[in-house]
Formats: sequence, C-alpha cells, structure tokens
Amino acid sequence: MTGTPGAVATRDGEAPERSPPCSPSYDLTGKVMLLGDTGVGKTCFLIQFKDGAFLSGTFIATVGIDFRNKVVTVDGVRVKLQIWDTAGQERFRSVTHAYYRDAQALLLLYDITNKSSFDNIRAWLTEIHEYAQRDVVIMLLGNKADMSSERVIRSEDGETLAREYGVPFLETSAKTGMNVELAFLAIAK
Ligand SMILES: Nc1nc2c(ncn2[C@@H]2O[C@H](COP(=O)(O)OP(=O)(O)OP(=O)(O)O)[C@@H](O)[C@H]2O)c(=O)[nH]1
Repeated sequence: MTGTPGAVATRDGEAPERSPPCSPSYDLTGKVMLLGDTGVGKTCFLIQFKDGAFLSGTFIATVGIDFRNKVVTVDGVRVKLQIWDTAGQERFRSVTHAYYRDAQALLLLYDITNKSSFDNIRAWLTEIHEYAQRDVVIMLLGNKADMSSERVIRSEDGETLAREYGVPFLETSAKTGMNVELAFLAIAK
C-alpha cells in the first residue's frame, strides 16, 4: 500500500478522523447498526442513503461488518452518523455481536417478500436485548416495498409486530429510496 506516512486509510470521499478537529463539520456523532436476515437489503439501504444509488443485479452478501459515515441535520444540529452494515448470514453472528453494545440506534430490516425474514424478527429482537445497550433506539423496517406484486407480509403485520415491541415502524425501498432518509432522520433525533 502506498500513501503519506501516518495517513489514515479511508473510504473514497470520507474525511479521515483528526484529533483535535480543525473545524468539525458536525456537532454530534451517533452509531447506527443495520440488522436483519441475509438478503433483506441492508447494504442497498445504506448505499441508497449514502449515495442515492441502488445496487441492482448480483447479490453480494456482506462478509462480517462494514461501515460508512454520513452527516445529517436534525433540528439544526449536524449529526455524524457512523452506520455499520452487518452480515445477515448466521455464520457471522459472533463477529457482529461484538459491535451491538456501541450502537445508539438499530435499524432492523425484514423483506416484505420473504416470510422467514419477518418471522425471524423476534429472534433478532431477542439478540438485541441480549447484546445491545438497554436504551438503544430500535426501528423496524419492512424493506423492498417497491415489490408489491411479490408481497407476502402485509403492512398491518409489520405495524402489529412493531407495536407489540413498542418500536416505530416504516415500510421502505432501498430501490426507489422510499422512506430511507426518513428512517435515518427518525433515529438520529
Ligand atoms: N426490489 C428491491 N430489491 C432490493 C431492495 N433492497 C435490496 N434489494 C435486492 O436484494 C438483494 C440483497 O440486497 P443486500 O442489500 O445485498 O442484502 P443484505 O441484507 O445486505 O444481505 P447480507 O449482506 O447477506 O446480510 C440484492 O439483489 C438487492 O439488489 C429493495 O428495496 N427493492
């Protein structure tokens, strides 16, 4: 690898962390994790929020964990969200559990066209209660809302489950961008 000695390697377009910051472009920071079964659309959801783009075509499952930063403004306050995209596959669970305790907010996704991803939400909530902070903010999201002809989970079913656990609920589409920003802004509040 080449580069300036001592430079911090970062993603394209993301400013490296400096300490102390010369002129911070944000007032607060927050860690958010995306959780849910493999294939529900967590990576696409994050890319849609970060870059306004949709990754169609071949599905490449996340290996372990990955993150991106984005600054949002909520009620005039600039919040730098560090968003962790976790692998939904069972074999990576032990890796991702270690990150739960640092998260202030969790976006828990299921796919409205996949019943098992919805049925597994209870198990995800059990894991969350085991590994995350007590006061973590949780939001339930029914993703792929653009695929209405293949829908198997009704909107009301998502609402009922969310009400049972006392968490807010939205249907979203990482493809069209529907409610993607709204979900992040709601948990950033
Ligand atoms: N139509 C539609 N397809 C979506 C949407 N979100 C994701 N997809 C597709 O669903 C597949 C899986 O998306 P990913 O974002 O990779 O899923 P993931 O939850 O990150 O999967 P893991 O990394 O294995 O946990 C891809 O083929 C996406 O193109 C959506 O909102 N609408």
